[in-house]
Amino acid sequence: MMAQYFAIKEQHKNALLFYRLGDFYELFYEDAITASKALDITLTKRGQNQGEAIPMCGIPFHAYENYLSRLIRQGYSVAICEQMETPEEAKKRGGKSVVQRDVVRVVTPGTLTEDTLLNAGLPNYLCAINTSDDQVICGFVDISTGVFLLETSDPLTLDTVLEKYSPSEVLISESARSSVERASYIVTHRKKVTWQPASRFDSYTGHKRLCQMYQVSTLESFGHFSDDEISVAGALVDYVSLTQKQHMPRLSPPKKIRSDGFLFIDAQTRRSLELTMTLKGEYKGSILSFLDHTTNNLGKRMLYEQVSHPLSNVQKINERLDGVAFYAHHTDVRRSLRDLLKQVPDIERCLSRLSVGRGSPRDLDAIRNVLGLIPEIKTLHLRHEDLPIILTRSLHLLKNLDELKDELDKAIVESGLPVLTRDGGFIRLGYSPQLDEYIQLRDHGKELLEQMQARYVQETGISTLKIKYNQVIGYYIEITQTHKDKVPDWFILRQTLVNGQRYVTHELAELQEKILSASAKALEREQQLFEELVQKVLVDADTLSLMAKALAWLDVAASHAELSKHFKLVRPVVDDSKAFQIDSGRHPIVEEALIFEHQTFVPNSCDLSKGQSLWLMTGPNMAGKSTFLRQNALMIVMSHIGCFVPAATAHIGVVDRLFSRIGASDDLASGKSTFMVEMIETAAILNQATESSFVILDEIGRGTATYDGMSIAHATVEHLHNTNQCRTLFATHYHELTHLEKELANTACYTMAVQEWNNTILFKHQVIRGCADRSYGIHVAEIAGFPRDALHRAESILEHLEAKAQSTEGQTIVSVPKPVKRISELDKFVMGLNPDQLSPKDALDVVYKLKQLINNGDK
Ligand SMILES: Nc1ncnc2c1ncn2[C@@H]1O[C@H](COP(=O)(O)OP(=O)(O)OP(=O)(O)O)[C@@H](O)[C@H]1O
Repeated sequence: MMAQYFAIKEQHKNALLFYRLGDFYELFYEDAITASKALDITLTKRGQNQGEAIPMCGIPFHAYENYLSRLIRQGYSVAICEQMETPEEAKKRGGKSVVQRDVVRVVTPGTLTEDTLLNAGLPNYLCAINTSDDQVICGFVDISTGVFLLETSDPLTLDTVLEKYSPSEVLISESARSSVERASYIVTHRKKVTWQPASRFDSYTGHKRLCQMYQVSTLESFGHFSDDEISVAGALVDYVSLTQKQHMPRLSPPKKIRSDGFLFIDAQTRRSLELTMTLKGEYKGSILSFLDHTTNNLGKRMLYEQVSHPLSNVQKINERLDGVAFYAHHTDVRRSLRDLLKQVPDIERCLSRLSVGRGSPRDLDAIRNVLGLIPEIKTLHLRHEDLPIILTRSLHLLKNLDELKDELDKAIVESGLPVLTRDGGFIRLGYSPQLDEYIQLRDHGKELLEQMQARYVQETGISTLKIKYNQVIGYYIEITQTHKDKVPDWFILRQTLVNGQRYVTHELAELQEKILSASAKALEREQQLFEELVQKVLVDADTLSLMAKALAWLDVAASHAELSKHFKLVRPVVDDSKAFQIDSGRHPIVEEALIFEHQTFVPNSCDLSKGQSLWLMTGPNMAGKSTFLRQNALMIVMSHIGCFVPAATAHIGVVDRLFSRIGASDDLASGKSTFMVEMIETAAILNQATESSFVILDEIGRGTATYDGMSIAHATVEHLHNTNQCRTLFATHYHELTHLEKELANTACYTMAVQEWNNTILFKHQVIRGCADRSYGIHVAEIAGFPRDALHRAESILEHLEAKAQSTEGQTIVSVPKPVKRISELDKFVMGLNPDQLSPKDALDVVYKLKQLINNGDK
């Protein structure tokens, strides 16, 4: 058996091998050591190989999914090796024959189909990468939904593409190694990457594979694909077929994604704006989680796609906004639609499971249920004449598929459907006469035997005739000695006893055969019927898949409308201008948090029209600069996905690239310091931003010496203003830069209003025209709980530096004189005490004196 194990393991070196032994999947050697640690299960030993004990651990077959999902989540791949015959069948081939085994599937993070292993609201992409000249070709396949995409980038923007799709598994051609291995995503997600031999990316073989899969002689009908794109698509299909073995999933034809229709958001901006997850890697708190008011998983995943890929096409954005406006206006339709959509199951994933042979009766039920909801969803909209085109298009994709619905209705029981096909009991009575017969025999065999017994009594005239059962002869007819003579000649004698005789008949033997095998036959027939129904569903798979998309569109549009009611959002005017005029904008997430603390959010306007397209913002710490920057970036993202925005009015000229650099982060994994990262990111902005771009920058240059930082910030502002000429919000603590307002025509200075009152500072969170003269950093340090002496020291250094700055330049902090320590009354009193000489009464007096000194304010 171990020889068989080694042979199979040799074929699956990169996966943990689940080797089926009876009711367990066993793992051996290194696999056992790895899995026992990863799953926290006992590592045991089994026999010996060349004198060495074999490490082993086992996973019960019935509960394997839980263990499997834990391994997959930790980034492992698992090869599932099943017994392909029973031990009895093996024995027939010879006493010592080993049961035949084979790997039926390799489960990898990028090729999952099970709900238990997948995140319902996110796509699950497998990615393949190859390079050609100075281009990087990326392919993405989600086998749980059938999506198949191709996108080409240059090596510099590879990170942006990968961050956008966030694949669970990445296959890279060895020949592309030198061009892509330093990409940040690849470095940070090393565990997800496998390097593949370049031969796997051969375009000739790829073309053949794709044609074979889609059963076409040429790929022309799907669009024009270059050899490089075909090589990547072919490598993906090859890997999917290697992991899925005999069951190839249903994949849509590959679709080329052109980056020019979408708002370009680089990897860093994506992270910094916390588009789909927070900087801590959590969903909660991200823009996606704020926007998500969808009712089902189809909508959830569509929303994720929209947030990851905001548009940059004015017409398409407005079409989406029209859809949202319709549902925002027609509250009754929105509510009824959302009630219906809540009941829509995840048919995309059901279809995928059915296509790879991992479906269950519940998946068929899900398809039936969706088909049942379609007429109602359509009727809801039909009486409205003001339906926007985007909704008409979606509704047009919703087909009734009456024939399929009727078939499923006739075939599948209404409730109590089993999770697994092998449990049976899901086909309706009356659907298949043959199945009904097996069920009748299985469930009512006793009655049939009683009927036969009654008939035999009548036919023979033997009132005591009985049909009985034992292990040796099975069912038999028992006749007592007294009636021996009445036994008809077609009764076949099987046994003679003292008191009577046992007979069988051909009819009884047949019935026995039927009764005993009825259960297995019923199950087998149900499986057959299930397969037939699956094939019927798969005939309509393309239509159903488009319906799933349409339902997702409707759900997302209604979700945006719901959100706009909830957070008082308005429809932005989006056009081809360079406008950015926001009246009373808000940051809804900060606003919600403030409401929770019974505080109010102060709305702020922003106008980057001509003449002031670059706002230079100064202001104290904690006054709300970052919030203001973020809320305007949020406004761009929301408007470009076709969502209303948090403002009183908004006019936004379409943006081609959005850049945001807020807060510092380092990239230790690729050996870059915080300042280095900041400079790389700023350089990328200066090199890439166009007149139609939008840039927000916060505190550029603060990670280095003051003058270096200030010079970099100064040069950055000039470059953005003179060369890039994009709309920019630039927040800085270098108040010295505000003089640029006079030098750069399109620059305007804004600051955050502060009120000094009674020795304290009140942040009004209001953006006003002007420049800040102070940062109030020490005030913030005080609020943060700085030790009192350190705070005093900071104050005196500041006073000293400010005085110096007014006379000479260039004094360093080190030369600031140390303050002379002031000896207080309290200090003097405590220093004069000698505790060893105090009586109890004296000690009490000391306490009173201390209290008095403190009350007098002498500290
Ligand atoms: N418009 C607003 N209305 C009410 N409160 C606000 C507003 N903007 C910000 N705040 C509050 O002020 C806090 C600080 O805001 P923010 O981080 O934007 O300040 P900042 O000026 O960027 O500070 P720093 O320069 O220290 O990064 C927020 O957490 C929020 O509680």
